[in-house]
Amino acid sequence: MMHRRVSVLGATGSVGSSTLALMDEAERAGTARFTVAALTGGRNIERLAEAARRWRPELVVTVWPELKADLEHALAGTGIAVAAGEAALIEAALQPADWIMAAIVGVAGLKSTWAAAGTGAIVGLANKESLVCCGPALMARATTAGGRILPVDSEHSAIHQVFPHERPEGVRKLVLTASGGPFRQTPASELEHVTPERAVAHPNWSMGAKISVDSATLANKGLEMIEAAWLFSMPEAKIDVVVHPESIIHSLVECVDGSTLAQMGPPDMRTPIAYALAWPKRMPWQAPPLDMVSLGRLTFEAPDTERFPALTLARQALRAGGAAPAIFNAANEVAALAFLDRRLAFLNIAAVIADTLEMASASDLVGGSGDACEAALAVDQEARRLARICLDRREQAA
Ligand SMILES: NC(=O)C1=CN([C@@H]2O[C@H](COP(=O)(O)OP(=O)(O)OC[C@H]3O[C@@H](n4cnc5c(N)ncnc54)[C@H](OP(=O)(O)O)[C@@H]3O)[C@@H](O)[C@H]2O)C=CC1
Ligand SMILES: CC(=O)[C@@H](O)[C@H](O)COP(=O)(O)O
Ligand SMILES: [Mn+2]
Repeated sequence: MMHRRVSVLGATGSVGSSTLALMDEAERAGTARFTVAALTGGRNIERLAEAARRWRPELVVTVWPELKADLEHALAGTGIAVAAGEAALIEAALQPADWIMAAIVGVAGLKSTWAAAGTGAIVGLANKESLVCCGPALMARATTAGGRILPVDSEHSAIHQVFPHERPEGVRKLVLTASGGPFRQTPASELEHVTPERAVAHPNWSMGAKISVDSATLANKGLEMIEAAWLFSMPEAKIDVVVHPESIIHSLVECVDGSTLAQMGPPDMRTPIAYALAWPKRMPWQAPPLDMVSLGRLTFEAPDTERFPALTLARQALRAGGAAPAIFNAANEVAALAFLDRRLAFLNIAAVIADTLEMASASDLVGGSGDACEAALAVDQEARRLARICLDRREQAA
């Protein structure tokens, strides 16, 4: 029976909770056993404490020091070690474990993902922003430490499941599928006025707020293009995107001999999480089967880069290389959060990304000294400063 010693960074979020739910289901079914080294969360103390009571980790961390007392109170009498703050988050990532889920949202997850990658553990990577900002160095760090990064993002999991690693020269193209998001059919004139509530109502997936907005702008697919480039060592020209509104095919690999391989499944993150958790084996869970007859047909269309320019901006950033992907990511995070806070109109998310990339290229933004993680964080900080200037200008013009 599979026995894994696991840590979950971002245990209270959508991916983190699904990971723990899968582990719970497998233990109850008697198909796997898990020991939990560390759990981390943010503001959702109730959910973090509940997970800690179930899994009895050696360390449980909230990143927010002001919430430490609440967490201690919630776990009083359990004997579970509680800590808080950025340093404690790194401590959690460094707890000995053989599998670590990186499921913090945004570049806030970079330091802990970097720390996890240095331990030699398998890192199940949901936190795509870390890879976008620090890609080749993060991949190399995991390999050097004797571990590896396994994608959890559904598209990259799909590619990992069909990618013929032993013959990388046999691949002509990676094709990422995109649902098109909640505004796939919304006219351009209406996009100006869409609300955060509409933007986070993804047609197929249940996810956290930030990635849901990214799906709505197609910035998510842009981040995923960059993620695919780093994960699979593919140049930008060999990565395509096709809109597939049903989210049944999770991505495709086109080979030089005319074969195209696809991975399919209902849109449920528990499948890519289970794949990474059990790799190189497969773990059973009560996954709903794919009923092809009731699906009837699958449809595809080209992405509309006029209405969703963030996709093109990401492609340009990937092609430019250097600091550009990290700048794209920082500007997107600033703009997407401002949209969620109702301080920025939907269409201005892509506009702020474009303005920031332009301003940053004029100032020739580069990371400071230190390792690749520190350099990426320095770029991120400066890009955020520029993005906030661009944001203020767009807000004032509105
Ligand atoms: N949801 C999905 O289906 C998918 C998600 N992903 C990626 O996975 C990652 C997580 O997404 P998702 O689960 O949806 O996000 P959620 O918003 O649901 O969860 C985010 C997690 O990160 C924690 N967190 C938030 N801010 C910080 C911070 N500053 N420092 C440390 N921890 C923090 C949250 O804690 P708390 O809630 O307690 O405040 C929570 O545990 C993202 O990178 C996303 O792009 C990729 C593919 C699919
Ligand atoms: C589940 C997952 O992997 C998300 O990243 C998903 O891809 C979002 O859907 P979109 O295709 O709409 O971006
Ligand atoms: Mn995805």
